[in-house]
Amino acid sequence: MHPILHGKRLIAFDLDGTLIDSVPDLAAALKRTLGELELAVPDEHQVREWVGNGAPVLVERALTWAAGQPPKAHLQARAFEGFMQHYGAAPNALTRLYPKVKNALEALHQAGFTLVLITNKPERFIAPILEHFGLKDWFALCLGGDTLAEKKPSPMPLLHAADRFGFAPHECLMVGDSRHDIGAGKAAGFATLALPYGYNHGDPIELSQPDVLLPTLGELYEAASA
Ligand SMILES: O=C(O)COP(=O)(O)O
Ligand SMILES: [Mg+2]
Repeated sequence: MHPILHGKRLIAFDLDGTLIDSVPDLAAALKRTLGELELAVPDEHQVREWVGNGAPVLVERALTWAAGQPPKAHLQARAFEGFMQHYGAAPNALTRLYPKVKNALEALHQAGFTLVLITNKPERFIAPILEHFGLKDWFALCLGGDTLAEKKPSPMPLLHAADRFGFAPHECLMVGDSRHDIGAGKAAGFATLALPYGYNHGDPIELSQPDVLLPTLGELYEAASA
């Protein structure tokens, strides 16, 4: 077993950039939204660097890029509504699971870990995506960016999850792709595990100094079944 799993009872997973490559669908929804507002349309590569702080900030970053200045409240509200509608209509059209995700979740669940999902994505999108990929049953709890008063990098959702199942922070591990996951994990007193293939605003995740960096979830899966 990988040393990071020793003494752990709960594993909290990030969603976007950790379990799923969701940027193609996020970018498609943003493109439609900005196109309808007759603004410049970003490419997928640009959108990849904007993901991580939830949907309102994603929309705000896109509008700021398109108009060269932060959006006024009414434009932000209109664009946010459009984005939520377009993304909600097709959250799984182009989204793909990263390698070994299913095997890892299954193995960790069978090894007795409590698995929870803590994403900054709006809560309403979580179930349709997890159901589409057949992942929903592995998670004992799912928290979105708008479920509680604070989202990652706040430790609040992580501490909420630990408390719900009666585990101390040192019995918990946060697994994610961005500085917000590692920051929230450290602030909560969780151990932290980073994956390098997701979205971290263009920076290497090593800069956040996670306890462990693994190339894919396959290594955690092998650790769980070993
Ligand atoms: O919606 C976002 O901005 C990022 O979502 P995540 O927390 O699952 O990476
Ligand atoms: Mg992420």
